[in-house]
Amino acid sequence: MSLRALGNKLFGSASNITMAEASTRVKELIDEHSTIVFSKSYCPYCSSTKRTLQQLKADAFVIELDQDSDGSALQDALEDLSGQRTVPNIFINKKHIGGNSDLQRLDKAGELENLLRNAGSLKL
Ligand SMILES: N[C@@H](CCC(=O)N[C@@H](CS)C(=O)NCC(=O)O)C(=O)O
Repeated sequence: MSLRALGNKLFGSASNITMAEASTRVKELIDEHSTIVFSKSYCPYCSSTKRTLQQLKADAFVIELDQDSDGSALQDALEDLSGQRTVPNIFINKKHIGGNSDLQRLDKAGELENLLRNAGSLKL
């Protein structure tokens, strides 16, 4: 299992961060991780993306927005940054890839592995 997951489970507590703070956190996460998936734990499109990345043995960082106390603010910030509100919202090498359909298209075209390799997200 090379996917790493993050989700600060807090029970019923609302987010207190501002839009500017959420935006900063999203940018930091994208900068810190060569491959990052903003996901929701129950989302079937996210499961498909995570499965594909696992099959390729990619070192991808996954943040489950529905399990993060600031998830809703982060989703707003992601929409602002990428123009995409849906999850999965995928970035490789700081580049916005899109959602699951975009990732699957890249995989079928044989381009995903190279993107991951160039990002340093593949070990071999
Ligand atoms: N075509 C998109 C579909 C993604 C999608 O519809 N995701 C749902 C969750 S399963 C979503 O983001 N709904 C809005 C939300 O959760 O705020 C893809 O391939 O990624």
